[in-house]
Amino acid sequence: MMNDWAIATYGLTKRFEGHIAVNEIDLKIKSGEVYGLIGPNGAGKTTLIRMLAAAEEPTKGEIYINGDRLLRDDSNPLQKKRLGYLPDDFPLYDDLTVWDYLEYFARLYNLNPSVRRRRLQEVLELVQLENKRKSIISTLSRGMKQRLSLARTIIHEPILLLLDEPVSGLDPLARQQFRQIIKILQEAGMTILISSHVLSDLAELCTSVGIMELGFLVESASLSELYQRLSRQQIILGTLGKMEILQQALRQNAFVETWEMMPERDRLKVNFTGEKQDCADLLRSLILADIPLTEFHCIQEDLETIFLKLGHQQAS
Ligand SMILES: Nc1ncnc2c1ncn2[C@@H]1O[C@H](COP(=O)(O)OP(=O)(O)OP(=O)(O)O)[C@@H](O)[C@H]1O
Repeated sequence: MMNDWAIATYGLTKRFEGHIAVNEIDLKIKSGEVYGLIGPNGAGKTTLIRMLAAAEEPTKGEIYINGDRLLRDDSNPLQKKRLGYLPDDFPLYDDLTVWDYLEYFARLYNLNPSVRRRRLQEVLELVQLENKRKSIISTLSRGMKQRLSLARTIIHEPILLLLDEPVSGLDPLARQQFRQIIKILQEAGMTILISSHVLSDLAELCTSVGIMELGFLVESASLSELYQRLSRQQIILGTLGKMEILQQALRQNAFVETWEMMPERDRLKVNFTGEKQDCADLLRSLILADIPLTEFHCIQEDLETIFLKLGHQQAS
């Protein structure tokens, strides 16, 4: 059912003068998800988001927002109210105060005066700019300006947010502040699509991830599914004894695939195909073999590694 999806596209395509920027994309995003759209420069992320925000006319294909067809005419004004779009080149009016800037947009959305006041206070609190309400925008830091842009994007209480590279150019602290705000918005029930070419920005935030390459959506899945499908179990092992003896014992375990020596030379990173019980069995067997272990630590390959593998698969 189309209604189950906050966003659903069918064969969505954008062609610019013979060049295809977005190619036959069937994107599905459930309500309440934080969906990370990842891809290198020029992959088509901005073009896709602009079409979802009704800022760009698709060459072909259809877009449904909460089950309603998105068209770039005035046939469905409710849809505009449901959407909040933060473009990558966000415009700010440097000479205005923070309050006047937000009020200007609240008026554009026809919020009546009492709602406007309440809403301005709410969003300023959310983006932690209450104490800057009288400041001129040109005096704000880049991180504050980006939070102000986000405040403007949600002033009309949309239920779907489209954020195009919102953290690019921000320092680690500003990125973290931005992520915290996104988490609050998700908890409030918003569906959020957020693009980046920096995976680590998204790994902590997203519930699902899509990867774009050369206009195609080459992967789209929940994070848990990706972990399950692609992330290998690894075990870090340390010993006080001879490495060869540990390696000999590892060779006898059917779930040990390969290993690599860690830089400290007294530790190994083992690629392991078994389940939790098999890890426990390996640990028991090493102890029974009298190997003086200093460390036995199970980890999962992180998202960065998974995506590098995926990129490699796509390229090969
Ligand atoms: N208005 C336009 N006219 C012609 N070509 C365009 C236009 N907009 C985008 N393109 C081209 O479409 C392709 C996809 O661009 P897009 O900006 O959507 O990618 P992106 O993944 O957002 O990249 P980035 O990470 O650099 O922002 C690029 O080759 C770009 O040059």
